[in-house]
Amino acid sequence: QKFPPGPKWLPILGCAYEIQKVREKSGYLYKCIREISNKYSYDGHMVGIKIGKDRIVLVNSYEANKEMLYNEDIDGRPKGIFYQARTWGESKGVLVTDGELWKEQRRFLIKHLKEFGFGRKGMTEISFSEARHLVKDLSKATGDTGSAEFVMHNFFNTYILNTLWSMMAGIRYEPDDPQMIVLQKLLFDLFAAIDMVGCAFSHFPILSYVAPRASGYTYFIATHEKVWKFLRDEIARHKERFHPSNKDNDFMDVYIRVLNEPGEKPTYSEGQLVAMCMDMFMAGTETTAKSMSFCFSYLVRNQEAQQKAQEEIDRVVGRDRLPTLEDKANMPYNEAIVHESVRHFMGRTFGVPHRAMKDTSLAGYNIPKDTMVVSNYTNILMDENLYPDPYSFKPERFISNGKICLPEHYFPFGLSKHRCLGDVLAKCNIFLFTTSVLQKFSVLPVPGEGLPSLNHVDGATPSAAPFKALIVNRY
Ligand code: HEM
Repeated sequence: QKFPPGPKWLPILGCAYEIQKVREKSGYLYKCIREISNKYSYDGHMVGIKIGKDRIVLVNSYEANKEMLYNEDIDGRPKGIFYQARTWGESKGVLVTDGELWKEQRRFLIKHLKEFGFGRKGMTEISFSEARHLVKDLSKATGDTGSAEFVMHNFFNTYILNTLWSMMAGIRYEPDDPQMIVLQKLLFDLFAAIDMVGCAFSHFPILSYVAPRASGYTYFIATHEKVWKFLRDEIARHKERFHPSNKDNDFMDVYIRVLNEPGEKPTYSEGQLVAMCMDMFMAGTETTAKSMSFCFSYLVRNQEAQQKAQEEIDRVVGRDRLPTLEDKANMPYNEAIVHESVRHFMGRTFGVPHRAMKDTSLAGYNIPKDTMVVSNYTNILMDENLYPDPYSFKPERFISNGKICLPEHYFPFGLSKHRCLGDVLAKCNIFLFTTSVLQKFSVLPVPGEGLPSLNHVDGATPSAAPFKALIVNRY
């Protein structure tokens, strides 16, 4: 009773059939949910669906999202095969956990990452250093001819990972590191095959037994096994060289020290360390890299925006040094590019799902215990009334009287207790990487190949469709 309105539920399937039909027609899950919302949600606040075993409420309006994100009864994270198979059938990590474990481990992670610069000056120095590598690598590749073609949709991945990984594990990788290339391809495919709210085997867990391959379960586990191995090998190397009198060089060292100390620490374990690294690896790289994929896909299409960014860079920074984060205060257009890129990314997907931990209510509707409750960012970030011409790339929408002006309804990193813990790093990376590239190079369509497509890759974290660009030296 008083569950949010939505399509009729059939036994076992729920409304999976109707959702699938609309999704096939519209091509993307976010468009499908918009259509379903328009049809069933009378007041615009939310729509309620059921797919297999999962009861899901998609929260559409700004008001209801704010109420939801501040409602402590909805502070849980979903449970079930999809959320636990990634961590050996247990709740581990910080991304999809709740309760004491999440609280204690999130606090520990943030506190100790700060020792290695996270959220502080040290972090901007790491990001600046990666931007320098990026420009150096591009200059080398463009060589004497001064130009070269690049596959762009995943171009920044390794540089982005390096900024996080130097704090987590004290390591940086070269973009052509074969292990990184394999891992990132695996993650890209995995994130394209699942949705923020799950996938076939999570809605119908029986499929993981009767049709493991067809339901995506085999691929899901195989990908995770490779990520676990990669992380466990690095943790093993850290453990080998660990000595209590050594200085801690990164987060893995700090965590291993805690594991070596005597006494009961129920939420700490080596598995938890692996899970946290995996969460940071996935949440930290995929999101920023894909925001940048949209950024450059649009900058290639929109040369006018690119020129405005370059004019500002030339005026404020000049050509004798790389841009720094301190320049941001004087570069509203380039800062606005960061916000517009994140808007295009989050505007095509959903927040990390929450779970009602007890029967509760939201915007006048009943939300029974264990319902999955998800922010539908499309409805806010792509709302024609809030962001006119929403599918265009218009950084100026975030500028008023020459200054950055972020409206209240712009919260792509969430709000309240589960708010993204990497927003400062993400914005710092996008700003420094974008300005450093545009200072030295122009990013053009590849002659004869046309503009990058406006279609994109759907999935838990959407990406611009794979595209190439011609990168040309400006000087
Ligand atoms: C453009 C980049 C990013 C976007 C748009 C983004 C967005 C989000 C959103 C919407 C949430 C969910 C908030 C909620 O559940 O209510 C979230 C959670 C999270 N993000 Fe990010 N994120 C980004 C980058 C990062 C980075 C760089 C890191 C790591 C350094 C990170 C780590 C996390 C973690 C660990 C959580 C779970 C927080 C919790 O439940 O306590 N994210 N992010």
